[in-house]
Amino acid sequence: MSAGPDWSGRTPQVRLGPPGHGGFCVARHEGRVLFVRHGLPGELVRARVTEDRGGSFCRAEAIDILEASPDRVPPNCPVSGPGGAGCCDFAFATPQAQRALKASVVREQLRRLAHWETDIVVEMLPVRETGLGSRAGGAGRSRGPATGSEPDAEHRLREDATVVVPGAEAPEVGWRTRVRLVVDAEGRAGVHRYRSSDVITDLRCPQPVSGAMDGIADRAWTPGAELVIAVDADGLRHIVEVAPPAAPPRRGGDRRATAARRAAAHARRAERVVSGSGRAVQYVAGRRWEVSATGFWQPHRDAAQRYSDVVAEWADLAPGATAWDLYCGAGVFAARLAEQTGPGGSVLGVESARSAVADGAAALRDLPAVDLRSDRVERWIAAQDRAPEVVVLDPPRAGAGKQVITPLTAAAPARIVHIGCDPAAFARDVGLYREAGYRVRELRAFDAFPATHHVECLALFERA
Ligand SMILES: C[S@@+](CC[C@H](N)C(=O)[O-])C[C@H]1O[C@@H](n2cnc3c(N)ncnc32)[C@H](O)[C@@H]1O
Repeated sequence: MSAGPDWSGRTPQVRLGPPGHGGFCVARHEGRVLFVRHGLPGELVRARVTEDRGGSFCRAEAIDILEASPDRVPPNCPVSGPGGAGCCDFAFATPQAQRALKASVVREQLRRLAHWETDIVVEMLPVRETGLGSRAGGAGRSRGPATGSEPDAEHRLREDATVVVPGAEAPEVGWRTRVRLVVDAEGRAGVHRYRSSDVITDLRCPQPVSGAMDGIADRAWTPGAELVIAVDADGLRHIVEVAPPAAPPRRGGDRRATAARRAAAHARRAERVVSGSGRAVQYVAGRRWEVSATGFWQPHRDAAQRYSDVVAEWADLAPGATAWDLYCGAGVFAARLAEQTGPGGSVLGVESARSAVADGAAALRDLPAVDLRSDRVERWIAAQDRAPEVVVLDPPRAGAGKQVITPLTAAAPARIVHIGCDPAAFARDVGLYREAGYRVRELRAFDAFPATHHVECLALFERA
């Protein structure tokens, strides 16, 4: 701990070192570490300290670039610069440089947390021009029938079909099909300022697919609510307003007060469909899903298709085989696994969100091998006594952890496909597999969140 004065507001001149996990570069000044946002490795910057909690490091942001990196470009997100939102961490770096930064972070996390030195290439996802009114979707998918509700004039499908540009550089804009906004006390939609509860009502972040944000700033929303905007693969926009959380119960440090606050935070909130049907149509590998617009779907328009292709290639199940799809959502991977096992196989999917299980069961009803269950993975896995041949798991950002990986590896499946969007949690989980006697046979990383510090990693493990 630093016993010295609070550095908040200081503006030291520093040379930026390597990127750290979380969208910043590491610098040193007078014996302390600074985590500096809005800069690139090697740059000389004047940094303003934004947070000093007295520990070994301070948070800062680069406010003057004194010597710029050759990887620097004019930022394409006007909302996320110094003092701005946390949406885009690297909107001022070339796409190639962004991928190199992410590769460096994944490599470092694997070295530190999994004690494994390896080289990483972060791959771009295919370029595809999609957006409101375009008929977007996965490669080779079939076009689905109309949704239950007719699109209005603003949202009617246009005839400009998806354009795939082979070999082109990944777009750093217009990739996000799901957006979650907050509503301020005046009823304006926006995003949080970085590490703050302030709401910034400038909606010009370039991540959403084209048309997703049209008209959102012109309307008054319910103060304290959240807005979910989903542009589905048929080009229909769904806007759902999620009611403000119930007033938090009384303050206090005792266990009952803490439990009551936690229950209030997780309580179901009313949803009001403002536009579209609230049921998003998605396609992966020619199969059609209809899922809740507020439920989970991979946000990058091409991610579900790409990951499911990798999962199918690595799983390589024989007819009649058994597999698990843990944290299965609506069963995107379960579908690919069941196509391989055929009706004589068994694919068990486990997912905590009941609505996702129901949506998945409906989409996969023609696959008799599939059985999707609503449960918590850590509870479900502890009750299993038979090992499948292949396990696919795609946990939330915090990773699977010991509670899941210990019983999973004890069951000794021949192959495990693990997917993780947080490099630190992913690296921790890789370390657990390695300790349990599995080795990494394949590792791929995808730039599924351009301009942000997030990166999706997929690994195939085999028993050593
Ligand atoms: C990253 S998503 C993956 C979903 C799915 N594989 C897909 O690609 O669409 C993680 C999923 O895990 C679910 N989940 C989170 N914690 C869970 C738990 N403890 N047990 C079961 N499911 C959980 C979430 O509801 C979410 O659907």
